[in-house]
Amino acid sequence: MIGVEETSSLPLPDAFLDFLNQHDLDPSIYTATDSIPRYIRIKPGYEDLLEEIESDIRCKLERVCWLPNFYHLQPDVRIASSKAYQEGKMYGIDAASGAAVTALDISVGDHVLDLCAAPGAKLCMMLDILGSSGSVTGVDIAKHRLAACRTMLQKYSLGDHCRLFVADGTSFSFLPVRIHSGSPLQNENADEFASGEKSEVYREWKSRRPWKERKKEAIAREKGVSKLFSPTQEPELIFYGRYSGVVGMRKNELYQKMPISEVLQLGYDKVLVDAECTHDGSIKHVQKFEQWGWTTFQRRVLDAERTDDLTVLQLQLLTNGFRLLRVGGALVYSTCSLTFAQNEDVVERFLSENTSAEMQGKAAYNRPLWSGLSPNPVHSGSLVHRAAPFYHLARDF
Ligand SMILES: C[S@@+](CC[C@H](N)C(=O)[O-])C[C@H]1O[C@@H](n2cnc3c(N)ncnc32)[C@H](O)[C@@H]1O
Repeated sequence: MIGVEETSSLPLPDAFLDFLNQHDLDPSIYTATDSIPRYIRIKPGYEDLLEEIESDIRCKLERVCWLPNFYHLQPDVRIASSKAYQEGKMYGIDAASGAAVTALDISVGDHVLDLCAAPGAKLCMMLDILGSSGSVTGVDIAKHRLAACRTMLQKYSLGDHCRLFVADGTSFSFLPVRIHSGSPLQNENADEFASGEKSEVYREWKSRRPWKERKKEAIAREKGVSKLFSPTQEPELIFYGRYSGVVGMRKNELYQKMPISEVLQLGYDKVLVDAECTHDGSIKHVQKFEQWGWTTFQRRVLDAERTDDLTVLQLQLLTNGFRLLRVGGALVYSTCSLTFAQNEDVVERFLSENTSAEMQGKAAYNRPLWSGLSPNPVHSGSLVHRAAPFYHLARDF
């Protein structure tokens, strides 16, 4: 364990040093400011553009051998002005996020649930892997963050097989739509003129929302209704792609609750629970507080009550994500916190309460690694970028 005195010369507030000390974490990882590696992922099919991209961004890209399509680049290189970025052929995503998605082992045709999806880097990668098959359902409680995710899907033309719900992941309960006819309109004979919101048929999604919807939102804004989702609200579908299974359905079909027996057969093949956390493993995030102020950091990150509430939330998210998994399916639980409390402790508690769950492997900062990934997804050389521990669980029955 590293004592606070030993590290007092570091530009970190005492409260954070205490937090690190309490959780047996090494403060020196937060001082490697110049050397935090960055990564990009080139969309499958565009690998041949490598040389073109390199000359565009004037930087040699180093392939990450243990993560397909990932390349390492120098921290100071700007990619936003490059043609490949603007055309959506590559995007920035850290290697630890890539490792969590890779651990899901997504296969063609899988129906995937991303329970804490925004801002959506992992969701984009899932859709990239699925190509023109299966589906991804993204859920997040913060509408503005999920709206940013929708923008990203449109930018990268990845949304065809995706639907996005603003909802509480601890109670979300919609199953994937498993029947795909290959046609965007599954149910062309559905009665377009049926009256009442519940029986309206979903037509192709348009970025320009109907007048009725915009008016409802304007009224809510005027009344000062909170931007945050309330547990009593029903999930709000803010985007669906042509092949997400939604087009042609009626609202009451999409929103129907399924009995548990159905979930066991028809639940998701893969679930990612990338839970809300203290973000202490995201070095860049922590460094931002140098500008935002350490008082804000203390309030947002270190508040003991909030941290306790977080572990409750994490367990609830994990439990609900697992509930929606079909028998034989797999779930990855990940956070960007390095603490045992938000990782091992949550997973252990979950395993003790769910006998049908089996641990398949894990990767964690400074802890035994999941054997399926090598080298350590958290470290790149001797540098730590964004340590995101993850746990790979399977549903046996
Ligand atoms: C670590 S971020 C997810 C990052 C995301 N998976 C990605 O790759 O971009 C955690 C997210 O959980 C969301 N969140 C917090 N509480 C939630 C809840 N009860 N249900 C669903 N999402 C929640 C937050 O709004 C936040 O966007």
